[in-house]
Amino acid sequence: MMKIVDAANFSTRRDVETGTETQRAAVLDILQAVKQEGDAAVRRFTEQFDRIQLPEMRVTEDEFKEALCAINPEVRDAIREAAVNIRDYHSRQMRQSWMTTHESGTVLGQLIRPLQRVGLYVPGGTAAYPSSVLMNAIPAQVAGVEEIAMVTPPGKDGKVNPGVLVAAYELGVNEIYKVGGAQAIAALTYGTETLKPVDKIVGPGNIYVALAKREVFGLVDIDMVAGPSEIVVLADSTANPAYVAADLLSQAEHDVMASAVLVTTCRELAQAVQQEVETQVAVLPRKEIAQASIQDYGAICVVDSMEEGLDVVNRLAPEHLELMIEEPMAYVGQIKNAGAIFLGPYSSEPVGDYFAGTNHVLPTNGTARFSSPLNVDDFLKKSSLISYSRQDLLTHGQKIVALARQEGLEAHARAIQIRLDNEGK
Ligand SMILES: NC(=O)c1ccc[n+]([C@@H]2O[C@H](COP(=O)([O-])OP(=O)(O)OC[C@H]3O[C@@H](n4cnc5c(N)ncnc54)[C@H](O)[C@@H]3O)[C@@H](O)[C@H]2O)c1
Ligand SMILES: N[C@H](CO)Cc1c[nH]c[nH+]1
Ligand SMILES: [Zn+2]
Repeated sequence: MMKIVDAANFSTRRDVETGTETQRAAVLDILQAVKQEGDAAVRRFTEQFDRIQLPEMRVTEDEFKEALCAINPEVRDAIREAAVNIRDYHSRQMRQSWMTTHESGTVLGQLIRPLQRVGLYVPGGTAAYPSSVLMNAIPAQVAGVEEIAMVTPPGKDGKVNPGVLVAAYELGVNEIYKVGGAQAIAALTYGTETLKPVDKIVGPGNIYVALAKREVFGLVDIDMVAGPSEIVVLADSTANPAYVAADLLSQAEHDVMASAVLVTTCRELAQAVQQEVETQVAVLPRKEIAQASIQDYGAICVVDSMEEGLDVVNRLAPEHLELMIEEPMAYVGQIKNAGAIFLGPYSSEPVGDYFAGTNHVLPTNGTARFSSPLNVDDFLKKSSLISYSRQDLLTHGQKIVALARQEGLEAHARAIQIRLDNEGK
């Protein structure tokens, strides 16, 4: 049963990103072994953790063909249409290089360049996520990334989920390796005989993936360390309790550590949702996971006013926020921290997970206070451009010399002074 908690002290922060001592040590061992031994270590860990011997790590053309035959045509059509929506949404985020010309002749600017080679981690342990292929690969493609390598754990039969392969095929991503966990992150970072190293690794995964990404950050870039899914529904008396319960369960079924929270101004709604969750969870195929999540990390906060509710929401900084209130748009301006905000009764969270076009890789565990959904910028880098004019160097050169000497950096000062002397100033 979802517990009713006191809003004042309630928190959804979970100690999920640091892992245990044993997990951290295991990840360091895996990283080190793959760095030193390459493919041999990747194969050994795949055998140990995924219980499969892989003669060939890279997905072959025949495997793509097999997946295309196996997929339900309705699902393939939905993948295609979702891809169009996601591409359209992300295309609007693309930035352009820019330059500004000063009257003195100086030109300053910013060059926007895509990363050259990125690695996508697509989770495949307890569930397969074709949607995550779309969410990770499309922003990279929109940014203009030339090479996309995808890694995902092999199933018990040594194959990749057909939905995952078809999603990749639809996007033209064909460099796919059947490797998961920390060994996949290591291979993408250090490279092996089979796998070329990448510049950035994106995509969610379990604790081993998260710890490995955190560890290799600096050698490669990473998107974020995404933790278990979360949803907060802010609802008033106009909300339909069955809808609220269904949406809470949509995230609870992801993980035993997922968190689903209702914040409401209406005590009757709180009780009705409590009842609905009990009824709906009982018939879910993943009920053990959803029940554990609801039991340990689910909660209902009854608040006295919408203002108090908004304070709770901003403090929790949830990955997903649903506003199931009479006039949701009127309150959007007061939301300071949330990964994605869903407005009104028809904007159910799975609309964003799969289809609307927005990205489902979102900041979790309170990190929406300072970070953003995965987006095109994650695959772009910027270079500053400086073309300084003679006039500006003569006018401002002495200021630069003064600043350099103040820092005790005489060689810096002389690099400017030599030009001033040469130009007769
Ligand atoms: N935020 C998002 O957008 C999003 C999307 C999809 C999934 N997720 C999350 O991603 C996670 C996926 O986790 P998963 O486990 O299903 O798949 P996963 O692919 O992340 O992990 C599976 C891999 O973990 C490794 N592993 C398993 N046990 C190990 C051990 N004892 N020691 C070392 N390595 C081990 C194996 O190599 C295996 O290949 C879930 O928490 C899910 O909620 C998040
Ligand atoms: N809700 C997840 C992110 O928290 C993403 C996802 C993928 N498939 C279904 N849901
Ligand atoms: Zn989801």
